[in-house]
Amino acid sequence: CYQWKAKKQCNHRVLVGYMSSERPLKFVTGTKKYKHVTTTAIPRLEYRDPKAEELIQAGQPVIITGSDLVGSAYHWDLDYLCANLGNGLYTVYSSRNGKFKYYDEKKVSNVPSFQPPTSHTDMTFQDFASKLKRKDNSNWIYLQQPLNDTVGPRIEMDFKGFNWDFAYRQMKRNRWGPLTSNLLLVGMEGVITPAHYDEQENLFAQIQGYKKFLLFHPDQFECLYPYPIFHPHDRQSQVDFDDPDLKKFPQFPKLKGYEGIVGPKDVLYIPMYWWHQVESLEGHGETISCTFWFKAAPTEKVVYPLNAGQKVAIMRNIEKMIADTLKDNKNMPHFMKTMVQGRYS
Ligand SMILES: CC1(C)c2ccccc2-c2ccc(C[C@@H](CC(=O)O)C(=O)C(=O)O)cc21
Ligand SMILES: [Zn+2]
Repeated sequence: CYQWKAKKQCNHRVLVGYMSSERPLKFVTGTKKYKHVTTTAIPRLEYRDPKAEELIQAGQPVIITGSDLVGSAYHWDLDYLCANLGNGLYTVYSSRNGKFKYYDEKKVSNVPSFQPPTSHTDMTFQDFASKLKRKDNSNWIYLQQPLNDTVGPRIEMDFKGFNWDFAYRQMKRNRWGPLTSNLLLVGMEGVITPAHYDEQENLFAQIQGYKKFLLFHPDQFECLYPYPIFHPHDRQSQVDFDDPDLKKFPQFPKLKGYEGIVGPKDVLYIPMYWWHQVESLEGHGETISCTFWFKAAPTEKVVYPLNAGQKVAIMRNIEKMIADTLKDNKNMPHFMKTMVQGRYS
Protein backbone atom coordinates (compact mmCIF):
# COMPACT_ATOMS: atom_id res chain seq x y z
CA CYS A 1 0.00 0.00 0.00
CA TYR A 2 1.14 3.53 -0.54
CA GLN A 3 0.94 6.07 2.18
CA TRP A 4 2.67 9.14 3.36
CA LYS A 5 5.11 7.98 6.01
CA ALA A 6 6.07 11.31 7.49
CA LYS A 7 5.70 14.95 6.67
CA LYS A 8 8.19 17.08 8.54
CA GLN A 9 8.65 20.81 8.06
CA CYS A 10 12.33 21.62 8.03
CA ASN A 11 14.08 24.79 6.82
CA HIS A 12 11.25 25.73 4.45
CA ARG A 13 11.40 22.45 2.64
CA VAL A 14 8.90 19.76 3.35
CA LEU A 15 10.79 16.50 3.50
CA VAL A 16 8.24 13.99 2.42
CA GLY A 17 9.06 10.36 2.97
CA TYR A 18 6.94 7.71 1.48
CA MET A 19 6.84 3.98 1.91
CA SER A 20 5.27 1.77 -0.65
CA SER A 21 5.27 -1.91 -1.21
CA GLU A 22 7.12 -1.82 -4.46
CA ARG A 23 9.96 0.54 -3.71
CA PRO A 24 12.43 1.05 -0.84
CA LEU A 25 11.85 4.00 1.47
CA LYS A 26 13.02 7.01 -0.52
CA PHE A 27 13.15 10.52 0.73
CA VAL A 28 12.27 12.96 -2.01
CA THR A 29 12.57 16.58 -0.97
CA GLY A 30 9.30 18.28 -1.79
CA THR A 31 9.06 22.03 -2.01
CA LYS A 32 7.36 24.40 0.40
CA LYS A 33 3.69 23.72 0.93
CA TYR A 34 1.35 26.45 -0.35
CA LYS A 35 -0.66 28.27 2.33
CA HIS A 36 -4.44 27.84 1.82
CA VAL A 37 -4.03 24.74 -0.37
CA THR A 38 -5.35 21.60 1.38
CA THR A 39 -4.48 18.29 -0.28
CA THR A 40 -4.67 14.55 0.25
CA ALA A 41 -2.58 11.92 -1.53
CA ILE A 42 -3.38 10.90 -5.10
CA PRO A 43 -4.03 7.13 -4.99
CA ARG A 44 -1.13 5.03 -6.28
CA LEU A 45 -2.06 1.60 -7.61
CA GLU A 46 -0.60 -1.23 -9.67
CA TYR A 47 -1.95 -1.16 -13.24
CA ARG A 48 -3.60 -4.60 -12.89
CA ASP A 49 -5.48 -3.52 -9.75
CA PRO A 50 -9.23 -3.34 -10.60
CA LYS A 51 -9.44 -0.28 -8.33
CA ALA A 52 -7.13 1.57 -10.73
CA GLU A 53 -9.53 0.85 -13.60
CA GLU A 54 -12.49 1.92 -11.45
CA LEU A 55 -10.86 5.27 -10.67
CA ILE A 56 -10.05 5.95 -14.35
CA GLN A 57 -13.59 5.03 -15.40
CA ALA A 58 -14.92 7.35 -12.69
CA GLY A 59 -12.77 10.18 -14.09
CA GLN A 60 -10.65 10.27 -10.93
CA PRO A 61 -6.84 10.81 -10.96
CA VAL A 62 -4.61 7.85 -10.11
CA ILE A 63 -0.88 7.14 -10.30
CA ILE A 64 -0.49 3.80 -12.07
CA THR A 65 2.62 1.69 -11.51
CA GLY A 66 3.99 -1.23 -13.54
CA SER A 67 2.22 -0.41 -16.82
CA ASP A 68 5.47 0.03 -18.75
CA LEU A 69 3.48 2.43 -20.96
CA VAL A 70 6.83 3.95 -21.93
CA GLY A 71 8.93 0.96 -20.85
CA SER A 72 10.96 1.15 -24.06
CA ALA A 73 12.04 4.68 -23.08
CA TYR A 74 13.23 4.06 -19.52
CA HIS A 75 16.82 4.35 -20.80
CA TRP A 76 16.18 7.85 -22.20
CA ASP A 77 18.49 10.37 -20.56
CA LEU A 78 20.05 13.62 -21.81
CA ASP A 79 23.03 11.92 -23.48
CA TYR A 80 20.91 9.30 -25.23
CA LEU A 81 18.44 11.94 -26.46
CA CYS A 82 21.35 14.13 -27.64
CA ALA A 83 22.80 11.21 -29.56
CA ASN A 84 19.54 9.98 -31.06
CA LEU A 85 17.08 12.84 -31.45
CA GLY A 86 18.81 13.95 -34.64
CA ASN A 87 19.73 17.60 -35.23
CA GLY A 88 16.22 18.92 -35.88
CA LEU A 89 15.16 22.09 -34.10
CA TYR A 90 13.13 21.84 -30.90
CA THR A 91 10.81 24.35 -29.21
CA VAL A 92 12.40 25.52 -25.97
CA TYR A 93 10.49 27.84 -23.61
CA SER A 94 12.33 30.27 -21.33
CA SER A 95 11.13 31.96 -18.15
CA ARG A 96 12.76 34.47 -15.79
CA ASN A 97 11.11 33.08 -12.65
CA GLY A 98 10.83 29.35 -13.34
CA LYS A 99 7.09 29.52 -13.94
CA PHE A 100 5.76 28.46 -17.33
CA LYS A 101 2.24 29.81 -17.59
CA TYR A 102 1.05 28.74 -21.01
CA TYR A 103 -0.45 31.43 -23.28
CA ASP A 104 -2.28 31.15 -26.59
CA GLU A 105 -0.44 33.33 -29.13
CA LYS A 106 -3.61 33.58 -31.26
CA LYS A 107 -5.36 35.45 -28.41
CA VAL A 108 -2.58 37.96 -27.66
CA SER A 109 -4.24 40.53 -29.96
CA ASN A 110 -7.37 40.39 -27.75
CA VAL A 111 -5.51 41.94 -24.82
CA PRO A 112 -3.28 44.84 -26.00
CA SER A 113 -1.63 45.18 -22.56
CA PHE A 114 -0.66 41.49 -22.42
CA GLN A 115 2.98 40.83 -21.47
CA PRO A 116 4.05 37.28 -22.43
CA PRO A 117 5.56 35.68 -19.28
CA THR A 118 7.68 33.27 -21.29
CA SER A 119 9.47 33.32 -24.62
CA HIS A 120 10.39 30.46 -26.87
CA THR A 121 13.12 29.78 -29.40
CA ASP A 122 13.98 26.82 -31.59
CA MET A 123 17.31 25.14 -31.03
CA THR A 124 18.95 21.75 -31.48
CA PHE A 125 18.57 19.30 -28.63
CA GLN A 126 22.33 19.42 -28.17
CA ASP A 127 22.19 23.21 -27.54
CA PHE A 128 19.29 22.71 -25.16
CA ALA A 129 21.14 19.97 -23.24
CA SER A 130 24.26 22.11 -22.85
CA LYS A 131 22.13 25.04 -21.58
CA LEU A 132 20.47 22.67 -19.08
CA LYS A 133 23.85 21.78 -17.64
CA ARG A 134 24.79 25.45 -17.20
CA LYS A 135 21.89 25.88 -14.70
CA ASP A 136 21.24 29.64 -14.66
CA ASN A 137 18.74 30.84 -12.06
CA SER A 138 17.59 33.80 -14.11
CA ASN A 139 16.87 31.76 -17.17
CA TRP A 140 14.82 28.63 -16.73
CA ILE A 141 14.22 26.48 -19.77
CA TYR A 142 11.68 23.85 -20.65
CA LEU A 143 11.61 21.82 -23.87
CA GLN A 144 8.27 20.62 -25.10
CA GLN A 145 8.04 18.96 -28.47
CA PRO A 146 5.57 16.67 -30.18
CA LEU A 147 7.21 13.29 -30.83
CA ASN A 148 6.98 13.08 -34.62
CA ASP A 149 8.88 11.59 -37.52
CA THR A 150 11.76 14.07 -37.37
CA VAL A 151 13.33 12.05 -34.54
CA GLY A 152 16.18 9.61 -35.18
CA PRO A 153 15.64 5.87 -35.90
CA ARG A 154 16.49 4.73 -32.34
CA ILE A 155 13.95 7.09 -30.82
CA GLU A 156 11.37 6.02 -33.40
CA MET A 157 12.02 2.39 -32.47
CA ASP A 158 11.65 3.20 -28.74
CA PHE A 159 8.43 5.11 -29.53
CA LYS A 160 7.05 2.12 -31.45
CA GLY A 161 7.97 0.02 -28.42
CA PHE A 162 5.64 1.92 -26.09
CA ASN A 163 2.95 -0.26 -24.49
CA TRP A 164 0.33 0.84 -27.03
CA ASP A 165 -1.92 -2.06 -25.95
CA PHE A 166 -2.28 -0.43 -22.54
CA ALA A 167 -2.89 3.03 -24.03
CA TYR A 168 -5.52 1.84 -26.51
CA ARG A 169 -7.18 -0.41 -23.93
CA GLN A 170 -7.68 2.65 -21.71
CA MET A 171 -8.96 4.65 -24.67
CA LYS A 172 -11.55 1.98 -25.60
CA ARG A 173 -12.57 1.02 -22.08
CA ASN A 174 -13.20 4.65 -21.11
CA ARG A 175 -14.64 5.62 -24.49
CA TRP A 176 -12.10 8.40 -24.95
CA GLY A 177 -11.71 10.01 -28.36
CA PRO A 178 -8.62 9.38 -30.51
CA LEU A 179 -5.03 9.89 -29.31
CA THR A 180 -4.15 13.40 -30.53
CA SER A 181 -0.50 13.86 -29.52
CA ASN A 182 2.51 12.64 -27.62
CA LEU A 183 4.52 15.50 -26.19
CA LEU A 184 8.14 15.00 -25.13
CA LEU A 185 8.89 17.24 -22.14
CA VAL A 186 12.37 17.91 -20.76
CA GLY A 187 12.39 20.34 -17.85
CA MET A 188 15.13 21.93 -15.78
CA GLU A 189 14.73 20.94 -12.13
CA GLY A 190 12.65 23.51 -10.25
CA VAL A 191 10.46 24.60 -13.20
CA ILE A 192 6.76 25.02 -12.43
CA THR A 193 3.74 24.75 -14.70
CA PRO A 194 1.13 26.81 -12.83
CA ALA A 195 -2.43 25.64 -12.22
CA HIS A 196 -4.48 25.15 -15.39
CA TYR A 197 -6.85 22.65 -16.93
CA ASP A 198 -6.80 20.98 -20.36
CA GLU A 199 -9.72 19.86 -22.50
CA GLN A 200 -8.31 16.41 -23.20
CA GLU A 201 -7.80 13.18 -21.25
CA ASN A 202 -4.14 12.71 -20.38
CA LEU A 203 -1.99 9.68 -19.55
CA PHE A 204 1.13 11.39 -18.23
CA ALA A 205 4.19 9.08 -18.33
CA GLN A 206 7.28 9.98 -16.28
CA ILE A 207 10.65 8.77 -17.59
CA GLN A 208 13.35 10.57 -15.55
CA GLY A 209 13.25 12.80 -12.49
CA TYR A 210 10.40 13.57 -10.10
CA LYS A 211 7.41 15.86 -10.61
CA LYS A 212 5.12 17.00 -7.82
CA PHE A 213 1.53 17.30 -9.03
CA LEU A 214 -1.26 19.23 -7.37
CA LEU A 215 -4.63 18.24 -8.83
CA PHE A 216 -8.04 19.87 -8.29
CA HIS A 217 -11.49 18.60 -9.27
CA PRO A 218 -13.30 20.72 -11.91
CA ASP A 219 -15.76 21.77 -9.15
CA GLN A 220 -12.90 23.85 -7.64
CA PHE A 221 -13.45 26.31 -10.54
CA GLU A 222 -14.82 28.91 -8.13
CA CYS A 223 -11.62 28.82 -6.03
CA LEU A 224 -9.24 29.07 -9.00
CA TYR A 225 -10.66 31.99 -11.05
CA PRO A 226 -9.56 31.14 -14.61
CA TYR A 227 -8.79 34.04 -16.99
CA PRO A 228 -11.56 35.14 -19.35
CA ILE A 229 -11.92 32.82 -22.31
CA PHE A 230 -10.65 35.37 -24.86
CA HIS A 231 -7.52 36.03 -22.74
CA PRO A 232 -4.22 34.48 -23.89
CA HIS A 233 -4.10 32.70 -20.49
CA ASP A 234 -7.48 31.01 -21.09
CA ARG A 235 -7.70 27.83 -18.95
CA GLN A 236 -5.02 29.08 -16.55
CA SER A 237 -5.76 30.17 -12.96
CA GLN A 238 -5.34 33.89 -12.26
CA VAL A 239 -4.26 33.10 -8.69
CA ASP A 240 -0.53 33.29 -7.93
CA PHE A 241 -0.19 30.37 -5.50
CA ASP A 242 2.95 31.98 -4.04
CA ASP A 243 1.20 35.27 -3.30
CA PRO A 244 -2.59 34.93 -3.63
CA ASP A 245 -4.57 38.20 -3.82
CA LEU A 246 -7.38 37.24 -1.43
CA LYS A 247 -9.27 40.50 -2.10
CA LYS A 248 -9.63 39.62 -5.76
CA PHE A 249 -9.86 35.85 -5.17
CA PRO A 250 -11.62 35.42 -1.78
CA GLN A 251 -12.58 31.78 -2.35
CA PHE A 252 -9.02 30.63 -2.99
CA PRO A 253 -8.43 29.52 0.65
CA LYS A 254 -11.31 27.05 0.28
CA LEU A 255 -9.29 25.14 -2.33
CA LYS A 256 -9.11 21.38 -1.73
CA GLY A 257 -7.20 18.94 -3.90
CA TYR A 258 -4.82 16.07 -4.31
CA GLU A 259 -1.03 15.87 -4.29
CA GLY A 260 1.39 13.24 -5.50
CA ILE A 261 4.98 12.78 -6.54
CA VAL A 262 5.35 11.09 -9.93
CA GLY A 263 8.67 9.32 -10.43
CA PRO A 264 10.34 7.29 -13.18
CA LYS A 265 8.05 4.57 -14.64
CA ASP A 266 4.94 6.09 -13.02
CA VAL A 267 1.92 7.02 -15.16
CA LEU A 268 -0.52 9.63 -13.84
CA TYR A 269 -4.05 9.79 -15.24
CA ILE A 270 -5.09 13.46 -15.41
CA PRO A 271 -8.83 13.52 -16.19
CA MET A 272 -10.07 16.19 -18.60
CA TYR A 273 -10.98 19.54 -16.93
CA TRP A 274 -9.03 18.61 -13.79
CA TRP A 275 -6.80 21.49 -12.71
CA HIS A 276 -3.15 20.64 -12.25
CA GLN A 277 0.04 22.41 -11.16
CA VAL A 278 3.32 20.62 -11.84
CA GLU A 279 6.75 21.15 -10.33
CA SER A 280 9.97 19.46 -11.42
CA LEU A 281 11.50 18.70 -8.04
CA GLU A 282 14.96 20.05 -7.20
CA GLY A 283 17.74 17.61 -6.40
CA HIS A 284 16.81 14.91 -8.89
CA GLY A 285 18.12 16.28 -12.16
CA GLU A 286 16.17 17.28 -15.23
CA THR A 287 12.76 15.72 -15.77
CA ILE A 288 11.80 13.76 -18.87
CA SER A 289 8.11 13.08 -19.43
CA CYS A 290 5.84 11.99 -22.26
CA THR A 291 2.16 12.88 -22.43
CA PHE A 292 -0.58 10.91 -24.18
CA TRP A 293 -3.50 13.27 -24.91
CA PHE A 294 -6.86 11.84 -26.01
CA LYS A 295 -9.84 13.83 -27.31
CA ALA A 296 -12.92 13.82 -25.12
CA ALA A 297 -15.41 10.98 -25.30
CA PRO A 298 -18.23 11.95 -27.70
CA THR A 299 -21.20 12.89 -25.47
CA GLU A 300 -24.05 10.56 -26.40
CA LYS A 301 -27.06 11.26 -24.20
CA VAL A 302 -26.70 14.08 -21.68
CA VAL A 303 -27.37 12.58 -18.25
CA TYR A 304 -28.62 14.77 -15.38
CA PRO A 305 -27.44 15.98 -12.97
CA LEU A 306 -24.62 17.47 -15.04
CA ASN A 307 -21.14 16.89 -13.68
CA ALA A 308 -18.68 19.70 -12.92
CA GLY A 309 -16.70 19.15 -16.14
CA GLN A 310 -19.84 19.48 -18.24
CA LYS A 311 -20.70 22.73 -16.43
CA VAL A 312 -17.24 24.10 -17.28
CA ALA A 313 -17.84 23.17 -20.93
CA ILE A 314 -21.23 24.95 -20.85
CA MET A 315 -19.71 28.07 -19.22
CA ARG A 316 -17.01 28.11 -21.91
CA ASN A 317 -19.55 27.87 -24.74
CA ILE A 318 -21.75 30.62 -23.31
CA GLU A 319 -18.76 32.91 -22.63
CA LYS A 320 -17.51 32.36 -26.21
CA MET A 321 -20.96 33.16 -27.65
CA ILE A 322 -21.29 36.37 -25.63
CA ALA A 323 -17.73 37.49 -26.48
CA ASP A 324 -18.32 36.80 -30.19
CA THR A 325 -21.68 38.61 -30.16
CA LEU A 326 -20.39 41.67 -28.32
CA LYS A 327 -17.41 41.78 -30.73
CA ASP A 328 -15.42 44.11 -28.46
CA ASN A 329 -14.12 42.25 -25.37
CA LYS A 330 -14.09 45.59 -23.49
CA ASN A 331 -17.87 45.19 -23.21
CA MET A 332 -17.61 41.78 -21.50
CA PRO A 333 -17.11 42.88 -17.83
CA HIS A 334 -20.10 45.23 -17.85
CA PHE A 335 -22.31 42.80 -19.75
CA MET A 336 -21.46 39.84 -17.47
CA LYS A 337 -21.89 41.92 -14.29
CA THR A 338 -25.22 43.31 -15.51
CA MET A 339 -26.41 39.78 -16.15
CA VAL A 340 -25.73 38.43 -12.64
CA GLN A 341 -25.35 41.34 -10.21
CA GLY A 342 -28.29 41.53 -7.85
CA ARG A 343 -30.01 38.84 -9.90
CA TYR A 344 -27.93 35.72 -9.40
CA SER A 345 -25.24 36.95 -7.02
C1 LIG B 1 4.80 24.48 -19.78
C2 LIG B 1 4.91 23.69 -21.04
C3 LIG B 1 6.34 23.28 -21.34
C4 LIG B 1 4.34 24.45 -22.22
C5 LIG B 1 4.75 25.67 -22.74
C6 LIG B 1 4.04 26.18 -23.85
C7 LIG B 1 2.97 25.46 -24.40
C8 LIG B 1 2.55 24.25 -23.84
C9 LIG B 1 3.26 23.78 -22.73
C10 LIG B 1 3.05 22.57 -21.97
C11 LIG B 1 2.08 21.59 -22.13
C12 LIG B 1 2.11 20.50 -21.25
C13 LIG B 1 3.08 20.41 -20.27
C14 LIG B 1 3.12 19.18 -19.45
C15 LIG B 1 2.33 19.18 -18.16
C16 LIG B 1 2.93 20.17 -17.20
C17 LIG B 1 4.33 19.71 -16.80
O1 LIG B 1 4.57 18.51 -16.83
O2 LIG B 1 5.11 20.61 -16.47
C18 LIG B 1 0.87 19.45 -18.38
O3 LIG B 1 0.35 20.52 -18.08
C19 LIG B 1 0.08 18.40 -19.03
O4 LIG B 1 0.65 17.33 -19.32
O5 LIG B 1 -1.14 18.65 -19.23
C20 LIG B 1 4.04 21.42 -20.12
C21 LIG B 1 3.99 22.48 -20.99
ZN1 LIG C 1 -1.78 20.46 -18.52
